[in-house]
Amino acid sequence: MASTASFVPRTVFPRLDSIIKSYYLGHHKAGLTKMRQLLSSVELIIECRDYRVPLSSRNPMFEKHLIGRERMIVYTKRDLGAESLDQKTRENIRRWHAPQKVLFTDCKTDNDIKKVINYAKDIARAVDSLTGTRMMLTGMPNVGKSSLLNALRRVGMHKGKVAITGGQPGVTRNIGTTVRISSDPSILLYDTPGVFIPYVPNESTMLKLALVGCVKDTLIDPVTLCDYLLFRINMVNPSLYAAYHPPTNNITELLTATALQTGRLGKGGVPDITATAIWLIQRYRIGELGRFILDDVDADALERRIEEESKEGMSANQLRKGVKAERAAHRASKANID
Ligand SMILES: Nc1nc2c(ncn2[C@@H]2O[C@H](COP(=O)(O)OP(=O)(O)OP(=O)(O)O)[C@@H](O)[C@H]2O)c(=O)[nH]1
Repeated sequence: MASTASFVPRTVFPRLDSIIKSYYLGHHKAGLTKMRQLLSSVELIIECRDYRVPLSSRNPMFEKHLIGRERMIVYTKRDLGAESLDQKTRENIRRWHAPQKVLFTDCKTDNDIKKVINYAKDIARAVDSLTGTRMMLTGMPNVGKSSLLNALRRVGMHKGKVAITGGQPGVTRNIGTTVRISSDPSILLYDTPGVFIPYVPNESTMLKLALVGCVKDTLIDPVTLCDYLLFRINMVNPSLYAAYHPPTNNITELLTATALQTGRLGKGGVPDITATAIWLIQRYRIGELGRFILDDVDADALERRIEEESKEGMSANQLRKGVKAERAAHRASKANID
């Protein structure tokens, strides 16, 4: 066992081969089609991204298909990335999107929400519509769209919750009805279902999205996902799990020690490794195992990401084939395991 001072974290995550890279479902595609139909009736797109994965939770499909409308980018859950929310990082992210408006929010902080409302009101006043200005909330699954909608209504209208929120992706399925978030000027907002990327560029992006809850938990083995969390925590601060174990690169050691200490035991008192992995992941998701960003966020990071995407340059057909092949391989490997 290493002390924190002598501990050397892994620099490469070794278990990438088994990671599925697709989660583009029928209702994602249908949701995007409906959003395109609504586009002509909205004046502003409020695109939510999860602050802990500012690059990975960007969906290029929105930029490709929802064009011709002003866009504000709201980085949600800033409280969960608070340790990486320094001035420089914020400036870098703002520069990525200039001249588009960029805001960082915690849905429980009224001051953050007021900034979103004030910007939306400026747009609405400029449009000056007699019937009210319509806007659309978009984003990947589970990034916090409905929570933002509820917060906008709470702050803008002093009214209670209208949209159901939840820790798993796919909670919002309906699209087409609006919610009022301001009466003067009148602003109506469409909530929309989360839309995933058709083909995730690499396995580590998929692991990051799974860690923050953008994909269904059944898609990736919890022990592998927890190992990835350990890999990331070790790069930031291995003492974050000091309550359970000294710094380690061995996920089995950490899970066994944590299971014994927290009483997560199966038959015969055997540590329940899977249940403990799920528990640790949940703790990270609510900010109790560090509040740090998972993506690298330097000044050129977005530009590099877009370049990578254009190099991949896959046609829609190739994408569909890739997704199908991957799903089939995944089903086959699950059948073998079961
Ligand atoms: N700490 C924190 N948690 C948040 C914040 N915003 C949302 N959440 C949590 O994130 C989870 C997902 O939020 P939702 O608002 O349901 O996300 P969504 O994008 O509408 O989800 P789908 O409808 O499934 O696409 C919930 O558990 C929320 O409580 C935030 O600003 N801070």
